[in-house]
Amino acid sequence: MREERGTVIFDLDGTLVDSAPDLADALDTLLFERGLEPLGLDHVRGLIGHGVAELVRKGLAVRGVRLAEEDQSQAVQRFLQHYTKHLSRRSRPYSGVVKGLRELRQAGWRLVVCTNKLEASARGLLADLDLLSGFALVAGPDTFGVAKPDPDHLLRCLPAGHAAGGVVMVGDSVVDVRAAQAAGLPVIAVRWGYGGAALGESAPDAFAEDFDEVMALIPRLAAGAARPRVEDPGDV
Ligand SMILES: O=C(O)COP(=O)(O)O
Ligand SMILES: [Mg+2]
Repeated sequence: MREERGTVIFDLDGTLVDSAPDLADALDTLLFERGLEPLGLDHVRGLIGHGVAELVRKGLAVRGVRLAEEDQSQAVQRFLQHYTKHLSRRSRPYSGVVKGLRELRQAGWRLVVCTNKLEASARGLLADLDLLSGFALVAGPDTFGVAKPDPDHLLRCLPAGHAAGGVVMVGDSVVDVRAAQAAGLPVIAVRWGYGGAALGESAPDAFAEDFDEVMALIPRLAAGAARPRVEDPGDV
């Protein structure tokens, strides 16, 4: 087997897969059942990134509904019933992702997914899209009991005794950037996801406009990972 070159940790929703359409459909179905106006895709995009409980809480809050804890967890279960039926009806990998992941693996990178999506949903979605087998690990917030922005969520994805260098995080939200920075890992923020204005104000090591740019940045950032952070994050 080819010697491993290092680990690339990928966020899932908004980074590898445009999963917002199916998340929005499930959330809107939940709202409809409660007699509430649907939010629609554009609105739901901005609510993704903090896990399913937050998505449901925020979606209901937009419609003026605040639930007690027990009712909230029932609403989350109901959402998951809808969502797990249609994980991949409209969700698709972003342009360049399938080819890029294949090339990274061929070049010897160990690939993992670190997502605030529940592990079963993440695995189901990746399996439906024929991407699951390419990952050494899929870690949701329920996998190790920690969730981004907690840096441990990323650190638990690394092999024991990994070298300081050779690790890069790729994500679409400020949660990803914060987790990576707290873990001391270089981070690429992709601009095509759900990060919105907050992402633009975060200070990742680099921004990427498309997956080709991610591919070019990974070896550069991994090589520099053990060095002190650069002064100007835009000048990596
Ligand atoms: O489902 C979410 O809220 C976020 O998932 P992500 O961490 O893969 O972006
Ligand atoms: Mg994301």
